[in-house]
Amino acid sequence: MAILAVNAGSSSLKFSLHPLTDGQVQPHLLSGNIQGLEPGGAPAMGWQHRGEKHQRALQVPAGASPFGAALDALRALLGEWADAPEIAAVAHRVVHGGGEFTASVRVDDAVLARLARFNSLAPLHQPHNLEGIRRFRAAFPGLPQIACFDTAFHAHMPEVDRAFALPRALSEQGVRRYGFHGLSYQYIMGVLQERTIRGNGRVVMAHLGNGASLCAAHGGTSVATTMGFSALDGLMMGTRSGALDPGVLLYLLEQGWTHARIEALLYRQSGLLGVSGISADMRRLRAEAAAGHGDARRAIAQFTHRVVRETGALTACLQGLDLLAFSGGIGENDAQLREEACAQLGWMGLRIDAARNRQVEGACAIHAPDSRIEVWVVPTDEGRVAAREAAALLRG
Ligand SMILES: Nc1ncnc2c1ncn2[C@@H]1O[C@H](COP(=O)(O)OP(=O)(O)O)[C@@H](O)[C@H]1O
Ligand SMILES: CC(=O)OP(=O)(O)O
Ligand SMILES: [Mg+2]
Repeated sequence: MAILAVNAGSSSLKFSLHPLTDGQVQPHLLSGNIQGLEPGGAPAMGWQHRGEKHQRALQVPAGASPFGAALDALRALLGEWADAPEIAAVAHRVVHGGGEFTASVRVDDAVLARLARFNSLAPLHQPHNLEGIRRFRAAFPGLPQIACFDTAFHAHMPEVDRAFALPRALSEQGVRRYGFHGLSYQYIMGVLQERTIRGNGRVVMAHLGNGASLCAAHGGTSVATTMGFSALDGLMMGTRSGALDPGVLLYLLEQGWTHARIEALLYRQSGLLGVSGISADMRRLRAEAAAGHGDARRAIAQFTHRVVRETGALTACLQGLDLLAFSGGIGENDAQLREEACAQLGWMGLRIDAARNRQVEGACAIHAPDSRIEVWVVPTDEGRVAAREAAALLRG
């Protein structure tokens, strides 16, 4: 038996297949990503099986939905594989569980309807996450579909960090900080607690991918995080602005900007893309910056500055720092970002080992022997956490 973990986004469907041994979730046997699902995109599926990489283009029949074609391709892939284990459940990453869903849940029509109320709070994610669940329910009838929430890890943050300084009536309506990337933080925290005693101390985890946030944890529990009510707050991201003076929104409204235009600005046209005017992709920006492109350099410097600034704020919330961990596509792969951010945090007594930082493999420590703070790189695995959650629900 195995659990299929999926992360359905606006333009991609990520998946991983995790075998179950004695009810326990194992590392994935197969993982992949179907990209190019946006309108007009060129869908293609890439996957890894037993360490080998494969690639395949997808044909979308005229008038058919790219997501439907992606599901068919995934089913075909699982069918081609003679010794594929039987799937016991599908575990879906769902970014927003609101105040209601603080633990993973088996999805039925009523749950789907309740989750759809959070669509406008995470328009880049939630509608696509839910569409993924609907389509998997239709494609695999009878198979348990389990929703695992990004917000759940932060469900017990202290009131002072959760509340906005707004009138009570609004906080009672649920206008407050929820926090995201919780499946990732749960995974990173598990690795740190297993590998170092400091994992139980005062930890800042940096999930730096397309979406980016920081989480401060103490004793393994989230006590503060940079993302808020929506997945817009906090750090600068690939295409999202991160924290912004709300006065800017008032100004734009006064200038006649519509809701749709502001939403596009904040979610799709800002961040690394908006500042550089080139790309949201850090690899591309590094190449452009190395070739002397000033706006690419400025975008990277701003991204790094925001990581440093918010790490300082979360360190203050924790009243000190024992460990800093980097993760996500940028955090795991961009040695220069880690080097520069850590240099700017040197005043804390944090020192990295330059050679170790350049030769990261798997989860590993990169701090120098004389560093007061441990620094780790932990490749995240949101799918594995979702699969564990699903397995726990199946066990009842
Ligand atoms: N070797 C690398 N150096 C710098 N950035 C990288 C590298 N590999 C991936 N990235 C960046 O990671 C980001 C994507 O992160 P990822 O966590 O994969 O995103 P998602 O949120 O879509 O899962 C992109 O900005 C990409 O350029
Ligand atoms: C919540 C969020 O920003 O997710 P992602 O990093 O997948 O965009
Ligand atoms: Mg991500």
